[in-house]
Amino acid sequence: MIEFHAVSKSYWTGKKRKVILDKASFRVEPGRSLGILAPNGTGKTTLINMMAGLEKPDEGTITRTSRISFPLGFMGGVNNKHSGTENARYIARLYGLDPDYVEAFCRWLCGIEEYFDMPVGTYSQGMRARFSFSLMLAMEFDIYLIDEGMPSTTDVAFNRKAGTILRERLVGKTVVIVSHQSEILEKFCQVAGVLRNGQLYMFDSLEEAKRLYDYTE
Ligand SMILES: Nc1ncnc2c1ncn2[C@@H]1O[C@H](COP(=O)(O)OP(=O)(O)OP(=O)(O)O)[C@@H](O)[C@H]1O
Repeated sequence: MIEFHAVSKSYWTGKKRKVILDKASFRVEPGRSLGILAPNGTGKTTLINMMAGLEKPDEGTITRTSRISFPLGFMGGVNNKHSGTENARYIARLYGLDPDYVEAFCRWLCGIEEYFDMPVGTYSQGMRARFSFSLMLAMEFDIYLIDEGMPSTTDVAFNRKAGTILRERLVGKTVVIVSHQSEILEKFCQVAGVLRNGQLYMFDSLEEAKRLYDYTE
């Protein structure tokens, strides 16, 4: 479970305070995937990062009691000086997983051949995206965090392969997706929210959330 209790977050832009969340309280329950609709620039990435524990709230508390993924596509934990192999094995150990399995799965899925044994700093943008995507899919979590703004790859075959595995991985799992497009949420979400002007409005169905989102967009 992820629980936000009276969480506030804002940034000072040098001119004004940009409010991302204002005393928001909600829960992500296991088995009830959540889709959050939010226009660009309203704080999708910040919200997902707070769920992942990568950013702290200014006020309030965030409680996590499940195995929660890092955001899909996140590269912050990857060391550029180390190879794909070294990073995969190190991250597997951090999460208490089998390094042999994580390395083998990641190597197979990302398909970057000999580059897997070269420093991540030598990878192209697309290779980096494939690597981080594969790394996440190699791991089992209870709740998967997906920011639609994740780097996507232009490799059609990889996208197809990774998309199939992502769907398999997500069966029976809980997903949180933040997006500015409702189509992306339709496949996964049981409950939905709309983030706007620092307020998070929660609904029991995506239909209801869409009505508010489309009305106020
Ligand atoms: N460290 C920071 N300092 C100041 N402003 C920030 C900081 N991080 C984010 N912001 C601002 O907060 C707002 C929300 O940022 P965030 O990246 O979470 O939004 P987003 O909805 O994911 O955006 P996009 O859809 O464009 O990717 C933006 O206006 C951004 O410029």
